[in-house]
Amino acid sequence: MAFTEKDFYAGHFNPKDYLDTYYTFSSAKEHENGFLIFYLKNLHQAFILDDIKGDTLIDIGSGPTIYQFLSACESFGEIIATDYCEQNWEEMQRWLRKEPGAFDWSPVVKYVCELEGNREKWEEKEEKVRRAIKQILKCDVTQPSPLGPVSLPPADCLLSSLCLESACKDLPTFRSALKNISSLVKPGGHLVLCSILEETYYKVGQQPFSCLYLERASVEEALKGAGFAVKWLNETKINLPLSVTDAKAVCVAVAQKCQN
Ligand SMILES: C[S@@+](CC[C@H](N)C(=O)[O-])C[C@H]1O[C@@H](n2cnc3c(N)ncnc32)[C@H](O)[C@@H]1O
Repeated sequence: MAFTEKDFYAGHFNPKDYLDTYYTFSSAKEHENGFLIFYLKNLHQAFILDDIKGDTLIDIGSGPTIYQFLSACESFGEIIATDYCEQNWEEMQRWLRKEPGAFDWSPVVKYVCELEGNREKWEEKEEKVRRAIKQILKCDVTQPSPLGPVSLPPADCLLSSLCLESACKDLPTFRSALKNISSLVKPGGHLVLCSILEETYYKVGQQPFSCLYLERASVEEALKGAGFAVKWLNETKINLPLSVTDAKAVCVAVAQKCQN
């Protein structure tokens, strides 16, 4: 399908449809939740077991989701969320402010608390995430300065899930987007990148969006080309209905920005 660029996202990406389709968490939806469970376990591995920590973390292309912060908030006191689309900032704000109609993340939060060995602490975890998210900023990964005029001190860690393959029309653009975002992290700092593999489209409600077809090797090469050393990369097959997406696998890579 034709590439759906950032302004198409601004006009057509419906955060509520997106959350309902991909983040409604229940044991009855084990197949659909496969990618989310894999991401949550790998984020737990990175931020809790591997102890990636520091002061600030910038999340690139956050969309309306907060699952990616559930382990990270134990290791970073200051989290900056970013996205190209205003409707996604608003949806995230609704959850941060506990407004009526906010998405219910509690089943996902409970699952992560269980991974950490304390399912009972889920309300404390929600508050910790709310406290950690200090700003939501506009971001465009296709620009050399992705945060535009906003200048931040280089972060200790970058996180990004499912954004670059949505935002980039081809592999050269994907490689340069990785270089663009690498300017936001310190030398020696980490990048945790959650990607979807072998996908050409996904649907949000009835609206299809294009996805850059990625293979594990192209992710690894692009990371190296952008000046990162890959510490580990885990991949698993997924099984979502074709009515929603043709994705075949997902992966999580942990990489460290080289000193020079
Ligand atoms: C598939 S969603 C991923 C959202 C979330 N990170 C997740 O894990 O579910 C892709 C996100 O990329 C954002 N996006 C699209 N083009 C972008 C660009 N050029 N720069 C930054 N974000 C962009 C969209 O607004 C959308 O929120």
